[in-house]
Amino acid sequence: MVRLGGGRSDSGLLTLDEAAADAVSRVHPVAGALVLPLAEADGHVLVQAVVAPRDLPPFANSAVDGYAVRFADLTTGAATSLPILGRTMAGEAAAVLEHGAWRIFTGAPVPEGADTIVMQEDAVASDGAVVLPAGIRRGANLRSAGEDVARGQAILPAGRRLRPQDLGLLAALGLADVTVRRRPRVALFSTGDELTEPGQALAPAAIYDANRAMLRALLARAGAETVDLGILRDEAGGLEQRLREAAADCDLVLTSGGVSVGEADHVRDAVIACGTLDLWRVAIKPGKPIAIGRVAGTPFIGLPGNPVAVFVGFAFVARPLLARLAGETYLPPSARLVRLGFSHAKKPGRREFLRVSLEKDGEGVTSARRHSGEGAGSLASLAQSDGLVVLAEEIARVEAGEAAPFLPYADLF
Ligand SMILES: Nc1nc2c(c(=O)[nH]1)N[C@H]1C(S)=C(S)[C@@H](COP(=O)(O)OP(=O)(O)OC[C@H]3O[C@@H](n4cnc5c(N)ncnc54)[C@H](O)[C@@H]3O)O[C@H]1N2
Ligand code: MOO
Repeated sequence: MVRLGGGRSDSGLLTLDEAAADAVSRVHPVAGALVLPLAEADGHVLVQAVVAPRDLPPFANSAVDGYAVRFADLTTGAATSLPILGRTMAGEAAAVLEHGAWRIFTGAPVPEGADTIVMQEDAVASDGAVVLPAGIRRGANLRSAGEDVARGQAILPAGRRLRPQDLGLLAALGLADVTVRRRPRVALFSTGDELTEPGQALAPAAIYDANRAMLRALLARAGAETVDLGILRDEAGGLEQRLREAAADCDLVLTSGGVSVGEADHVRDAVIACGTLDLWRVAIKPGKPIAIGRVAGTPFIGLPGNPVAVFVGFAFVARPLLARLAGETYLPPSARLVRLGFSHAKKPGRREFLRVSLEKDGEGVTSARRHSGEGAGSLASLAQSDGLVVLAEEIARVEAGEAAPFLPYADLF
């Protein structure tokens, strides 16, 4: 596995690994389960392991169109001619085979007594008989009952976030619905006097609220149910009141903005006033001022206002924490190495995330090109790149041509 970092941080800040592990350890899976039809279950998390109620396949059947035979009826080392005694199509009841061959089609039940199927391309049929070649293997092309899944076997583990192929397996076993955990409810708001709802007129010095649109989509991909509480103004008393209300019926309160050191950055004070601030500032770039704690007993994550910091903080702190709340077995994304198409100097002690696109040169060698928008406020740099190059804490400089870990966005969410 490609190592992303884990070195020491500067100025006593927690590293990202320490901070994420600490944040995750403070929360527990939400209580409550519901039974969902398979059509609605994609992306939901299994509360318990699913045990197969029957064998799969439920009966021995043919893997090919051809002829079912008893292996014992075949001549060793020479072709065998056998009379064709009947035929079975998929969906028809199993027959009984005496001495001879039985015409059979893919998925049809194997006649009782037959133990081997010869593919029709390997056989020559004429006048009610078939000639089968030498060298047929005993048991060829026969799918035994229960060979894929045996009744009573645990087929999907508790904590599995259901994927399309899992739903296919449940359906194959005849299950019409599945018990999943209730999705975590997340109260979401943006903070800042400068923020305007997209679609409204923009006043001087105002900007549109970009973080909420991004976070709503990120939350949906993380399997959470979002309670969108809009924009909160930078006013300490109001913030505290709204945080308390949000905490009352949600499993997580998630905000962006107002967690730095500016005079209008009241979020941390509001959190302290109605709960606890367990952790503030992590040794990463961007995203350093992230705040983690509780408001009125409910877990709280305050992401910094800069959109790239929001994205990084969500990917590496909020995402694993949400997985824990959702009861999901979570594997952090694994990076792969890419060749850097640029050199870059950084401050040791912080893990740094660079937005890059992958490009192939004339010889087909892939390298990572850095986006020209470097600031933590550049949404274009996120939207116009393929993923993040991760530079570990201890690194001070990387040179063009070196290999570095890369995480495609598609693997993050
Ligand atoms: N003196 C210092 N200044 C700053 C520091 C610092 O350590 N010392 N840290 C910088 C870093 S790093 C970040 S990140 C920001 C984070 O600050 P806040 O969390 O308090 O965020 P704001 O000040 O509210 O906003 C920062 C920036 O982002 C824009 N923003 C905020 N919300 C949204 C939104 N919903 N959609 C789009 N853009 C948003 C906001 O207008 C600001 O431009 O602080 C640095 N400063
Ligand atoms: O950490 Mo700030 O998040 O660089 O923009």
